[in-house]
Amino acid sequence: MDSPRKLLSKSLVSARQLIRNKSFVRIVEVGPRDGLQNEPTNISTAVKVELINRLSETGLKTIEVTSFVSPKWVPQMADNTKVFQEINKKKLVSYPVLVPNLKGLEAAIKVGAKEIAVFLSASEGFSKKNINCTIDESIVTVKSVITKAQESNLKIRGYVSCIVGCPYDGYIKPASVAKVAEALLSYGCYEISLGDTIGVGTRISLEKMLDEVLIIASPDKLAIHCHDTYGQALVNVYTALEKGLTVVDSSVAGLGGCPYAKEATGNVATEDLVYMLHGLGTETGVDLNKLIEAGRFISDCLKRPPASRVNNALFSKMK
Ligand SMILES: CC(C)(COP(=O)([O-])OP(=O)([O-])OC[C@H]1O[C@@H](n2cnc3c(N)ncnc32)[C@H](O)[C@@H]1OP(=O)([O-])[O-])[C@@H](O)C(=O)NCCC(=O)NCCSC(=O)C[C@@](C)(O)CC(=O)[O-]
Repeated sequence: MDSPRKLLSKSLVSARQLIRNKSFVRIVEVGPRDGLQNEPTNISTAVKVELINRLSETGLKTIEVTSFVSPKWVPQMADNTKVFQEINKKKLVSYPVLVPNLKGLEAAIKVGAKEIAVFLSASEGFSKKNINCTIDESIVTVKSVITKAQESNLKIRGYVSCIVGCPYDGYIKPASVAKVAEALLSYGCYEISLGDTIGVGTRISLEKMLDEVLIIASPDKLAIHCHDTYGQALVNVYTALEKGLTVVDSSVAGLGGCPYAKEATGNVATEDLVYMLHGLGTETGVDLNKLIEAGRFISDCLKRPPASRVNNALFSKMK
């Protein structure tokens, strides 16, 4: 019988092999929505549009561009209609918008959105703070949004927030995550993005949560969405890849945070993610140089350096 050390080394070899065999990882760029929604100063529509147009030229195939939420709750996204109308839409790129309720859905349909993202929380505390209702109430709302969106033939992506920790409730049980993810899938979401909203996850907590969710969903139905508050995002993404997931959310220049999870910093930076994936021999279809330029553009507009190690390391070498 193999010793524990030998067993561990065998399992690590097979996990690495698994990642090497993944030829393509799809990146969902969430910078223009998740990234900018929390910015305290007003960002002009022109800047948002320019950012999205630049991102569209990088090879990214999915860019979440705005949200149709209440402007009273998230003022930064109040120009949602203008942003959606003014961006150059490339044929092979999807431009989903985040929608919390039927009012948001109606506005998204009116503007011509083809894909929406709905969201639920695995934690009661965050649900109440973020959308002013309990998880059960939000499930009813989201179900009605999905039903209506299906009638309009929209693609529907789902998010589950607070997959390992909540700013109000603390530790979140993996079973709570599986429960809401299962509901979203059963209503018709084509994919569920699992969000570590405040970035507290570690390799072990991510693994435990994923093991539970993978009982109710196959890896091709799941995406991972890691904020980098504690510097664990790339490790947590890697953990998800080992578990067989092939879709990762990220934010150019590491933009982001959530207005109702104050301690959260941005998502894993898209530049850092692409660098890691290309280093693993995994294709993304993304041009890293163009991505770095897009990250510089928005960081210059925000008057701060990018929260991307790769962007900071490579930008000066590109000149
Ligand atoms: C859900 C509500 C609307 C409930 O908010 P409420 O106050 O309970 O709802 P209400 O129905 O009483 O509406 C209040 C006002 O907002 C209006 N309203 C209502 N809905 C809309 C709409 N869709 N679009 C435009 N306006 C809307 C509505 O008409 C009314 O206007 P008034 O009559 O006072 O003039 C609110 O709480 C809300 O908009 N919350 C969104 C908060 C948010 O966007 N958070 C960030 C996104 S989630 C996230 O970032 C996590 C994620 C997805 O990235 C994954 C992760 O990281 O984990």
